[in-house]
Amino acid sequence: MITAESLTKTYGSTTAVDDVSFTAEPGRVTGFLGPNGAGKSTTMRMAMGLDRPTRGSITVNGRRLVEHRAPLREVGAVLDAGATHPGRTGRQHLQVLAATHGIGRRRVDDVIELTGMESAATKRIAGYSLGMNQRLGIAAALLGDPATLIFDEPVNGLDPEGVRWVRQMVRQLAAEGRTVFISSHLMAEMAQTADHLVVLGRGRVLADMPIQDLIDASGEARVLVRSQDASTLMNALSAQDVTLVARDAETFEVTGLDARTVGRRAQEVGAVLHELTPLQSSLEDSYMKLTDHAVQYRSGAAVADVAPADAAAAAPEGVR
Ligand SMILES: Nc1ncnc2c1ncn2[C@@H]1O[C@H](COP(=O)(O)OP(=O)(O)OP(=O)(O)O)[C@@H](O)[C@H]1O
Repeated sequence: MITAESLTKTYGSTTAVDDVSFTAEPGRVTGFLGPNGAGKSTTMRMAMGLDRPTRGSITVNGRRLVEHRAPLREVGAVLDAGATHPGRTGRQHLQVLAATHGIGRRRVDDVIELTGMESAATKRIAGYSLGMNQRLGIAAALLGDPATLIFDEPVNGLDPEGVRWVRQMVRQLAAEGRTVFISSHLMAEMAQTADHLVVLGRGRVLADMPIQDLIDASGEARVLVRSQDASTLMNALSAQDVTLVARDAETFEVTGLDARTVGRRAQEVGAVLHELTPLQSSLEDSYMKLTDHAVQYRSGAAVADVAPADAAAAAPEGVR
């Protein structure tokens, strides 16, 4: 379990992480999303004890990492896949790491097998592809058999096969009951990988909720309607906050009303319906809306630290 409480980090006049609180729980994949510079890497570095918080705390299983006697057995991290000695083989790299942390050689064989590195393990790291480097990073993170794993952008630059492999590995690690905390820019990838999301924008938590709730809450209601009386119904639905887009003579899409409201209105005006289908917003849509809102309310210096009343009132539970 990872717990951040009022975590804050400033570098000179830059506030990289601003009063951030969240929990990444065991048995699930917690996705850590946010635009460039949102503060994801800084948060992860503080979790690993590589940077000190200016205020607040981030703990792994209730303690700061430096307070654990055997940190590698508590948490494994892939923060920078390139941080290896290129002249060594993958197996040598893992053996050195294991030896310096009192971990037996058998575990090195185990993690090589777990990450499918058998054939590459005897080759020099200098010749590794990006995907093989990523596997080596994950193998190193798993050496201490830790209950908590932190992966910073683990699929960046990987080919589709590599992306799929990381996704399956991450899901499996959570299924084993581990805490998996993973950052990414890739919304579609997170939608397939994470159970829960923490979204950062300019150092602040914008949302902290199950992935499905984020899609439901932030996505605007959209409904596909097919009716032989399409133009009558479109006239009846027309309002200031409603967008109507015709697809053909009988079919149109409504944004801003839910299916129940459209159905009731159709009955009132006597329009015969052939289809009434709620359309799900994609995670990408929800994410863009959330981060866009953050940028807007931060752009005015006078309201920099105050969420506007209408945004606060409209925010669903978990969206801050
Ligand atoms: N060592 C540092 N010194 C000064 N500023 C820093 C330092 N590390 C990070 N920052 C600043 O803190 C902010 C957050 O950076 P961070 O790398 O944590 O964001 P990120 O969400 O990981 O972004 P990206 O996805 O681009 O890696 C940025 O404005 C960055 O320039």
